[in-house]
Parts: sequence; C-alpha cells; structure tokens
Amino acid sequence: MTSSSSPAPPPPPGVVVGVLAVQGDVREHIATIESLGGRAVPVRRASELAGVDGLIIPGGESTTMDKLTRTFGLADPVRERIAGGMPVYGSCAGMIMLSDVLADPSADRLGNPQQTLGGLDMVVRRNAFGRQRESFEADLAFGGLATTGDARGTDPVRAVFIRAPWVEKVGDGVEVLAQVPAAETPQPGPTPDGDGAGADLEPVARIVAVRSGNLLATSFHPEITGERRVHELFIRMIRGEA
Ligand SMILES: NC(=O)CC[C@H](N)C(=O)O
Repeated sequence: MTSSSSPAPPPPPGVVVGVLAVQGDVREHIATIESLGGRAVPVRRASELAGVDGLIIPGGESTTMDKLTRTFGLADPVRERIAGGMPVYGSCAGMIMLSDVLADPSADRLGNPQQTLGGLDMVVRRNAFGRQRESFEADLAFGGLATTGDARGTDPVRAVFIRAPWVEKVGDGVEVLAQVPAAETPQPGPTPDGDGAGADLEPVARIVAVRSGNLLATSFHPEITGERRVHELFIRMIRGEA
C-alpha cells in the first residue's frame, strides 16, 4: 500500500535545494523539501542560483517558464550549472524544460519555437495524454526509491498527472524509472488543436519518470499528494548517496 504520509523523513540533508520560481507550483516543492528536514529557497535570479546545491523545476506551463527564464537571464546560468553536474529534478513542465528535444514545441507569435534548458537525452511530448483526460491518477511502480533506504521503497507511487507530458524516446544513458502501464494509459480523444498524441492508437505503456546522472524528471506531481519519496531520492542524489 502507498503510505505517503507516514513518518520516517531522513535526517536533515544539510543541502540547499533551490526551486525555480518564475512560475508554477513553487510553494508545494518548498514545503515537501522542508517536510523532509531540508532547506529550500526560491530561485528567481542568477545570483540566487549560485547558492544552491540542487534545483527543482516545478510544474506549471513550460512555454511561460521558457519565456520567463530567458527574460530573467536565468536560462543560460541554469544550463551552465546543469553542464557542470548540478542535480536537477523537473516535475511535469519541469520535465519538459529538462528535455533535449520536444516532439511538439509550441511557437510564439513570431513563430519562434519554445526552447528548453535541456540536459536529458530524450524526446518529450507535451500535453500527451490529451484533453479527454487532462488529469488522471495512477499507482506506479517506481524504480530507484529503494536506494533511499526507505522501507516503503518498493511501494507504488500515487501519481497525479495534470496535462502531463510523456517521454516518447530516451537515449542510451537515460534510465526509465516509471511507466504508466498500457491498461491504465488514458485513451486520448480526437483533439482539434493537436493536443493528445495517441488518438486512434492502441494504448501502450508510457514512460513518465526518468533519470540520467544527476538529472531526474517525472511527468507527474509528487509534491501535491504528500508523496515525499521522490524528493527524498532527489536529496540523496544531491548528497551523492543515490
Ligand atoms: N502540470 C504541468 O506542469 C503541465 C505542463 C504543461 N502542459 C506544459 O506544457 O508546460
């Protein structure tokens, strides 16, 4: 059984976790890190980035996040830190921001495609599960949580998907941590605006959590369900323990 609210947070991590705070559900990530005894700070400018040991990119709207990170002069500094090995966890829109390639980038009024920060060698499709099921929940087997030493490491993760992306393709170095099984993959309906990639296709399992080196990404939002093990894994990644 999932027991996401049960006790047993790890000892205070002694690390500072930044949460990219240009847009999205920043507070929930800060609260989750703090509930684990960690220190979390919002990051709105490059000078604030310098003081963090790891970064969370929250859920929200990736097109807005893209524009704002560039406007605030944060995009290149974050890219540099990623290249330098800083651990980063991206949730939902954050996963989109960490993807090297988007299957369906949005474009601005001038036709310039949306950009990502990149780092994860994968192709991500935005809003992939389609309008018919903008939001759904599933219990997922999630690899890698046992390394947290948490007794609940192999219990399923209750995952909440909100206009979520899926990972369409991963490069060799990218480990798949969780998939929505075919039987539970919502069948998107026809979408006049192009949202929803899977209409008319047989349901197949969809990749929704990945890790490559110090980069971790989930299509779903553990920070809104009380599930703390993904953040716990991330803290251990920052500490070099996972
Ligand atoms: N909950 C989310 O973060 C949704 C992501 C959003 N659909 C995007 O493209 O950025």
